[in-house]
Amino acid sequence: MENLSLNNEEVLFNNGNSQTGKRNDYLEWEDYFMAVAILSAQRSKDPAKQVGACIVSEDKKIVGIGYNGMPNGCSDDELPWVKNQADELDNKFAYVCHAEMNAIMNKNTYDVKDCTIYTALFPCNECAKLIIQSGIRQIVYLSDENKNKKSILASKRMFNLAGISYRQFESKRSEIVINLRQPEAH
Ligand SMILES: O=c1[nH]c(=O)n([C@H]2C[C@H](O)[C@@H](COP(=O)(O)O)O2)cc1CO
Ligand SMILES: [Zn+2]
Repeated sequence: MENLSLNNEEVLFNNGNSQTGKRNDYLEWEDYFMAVAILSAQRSKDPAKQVGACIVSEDKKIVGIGYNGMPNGCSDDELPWVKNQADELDNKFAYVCHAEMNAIMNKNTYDVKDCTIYTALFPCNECAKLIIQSGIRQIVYLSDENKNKKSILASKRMFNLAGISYRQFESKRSEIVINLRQPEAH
């Protein structure tokens, strides 16, 4: 309502629609969903890699969010976060739950059939199995940095066989700034 007091030219400049005053720099759906995944990754305690995932239904509702972390009830101060120990039991990989797994397990709907998962990293083969079995049909990923790893090749093999589509995220934006301070009073 505030903008209706501006003249038409100002309204057009600020909002792109001189008739209704609607803003035009609002977040696109895809940017919104990927940003939720990336924000969620900031909750991860993993010093080397923070991964987030966001599951979205066909009608564009967020139905699950997750990040990589230790299983519920397992203190993340007691399990290891390192990956360079000789004994497998002293490395994080034996324990950490991946972001995609957590997003699926945290779902707030009966199932995630026909949903899309937005994820910061291309899913590993273990998550690929979960994704396929859960009924998710589409993957939008930010980074393909592990693309030459066997685990990712196995994921793609399974996705191709199961008819699950995957594509890399693209956006006109390079960043979204979140201001946690109170806006200045006008
Ligand atoms: O798809 C994934 N999703 C996911 O949450 N992860 C997590 C597990 C580990 O905490 C971390 C990988 O650690 P690192 O980069 O040190 O190998 O990222 C790793 C992958 C690998 O593709
Ligand atoms: Zn995984």
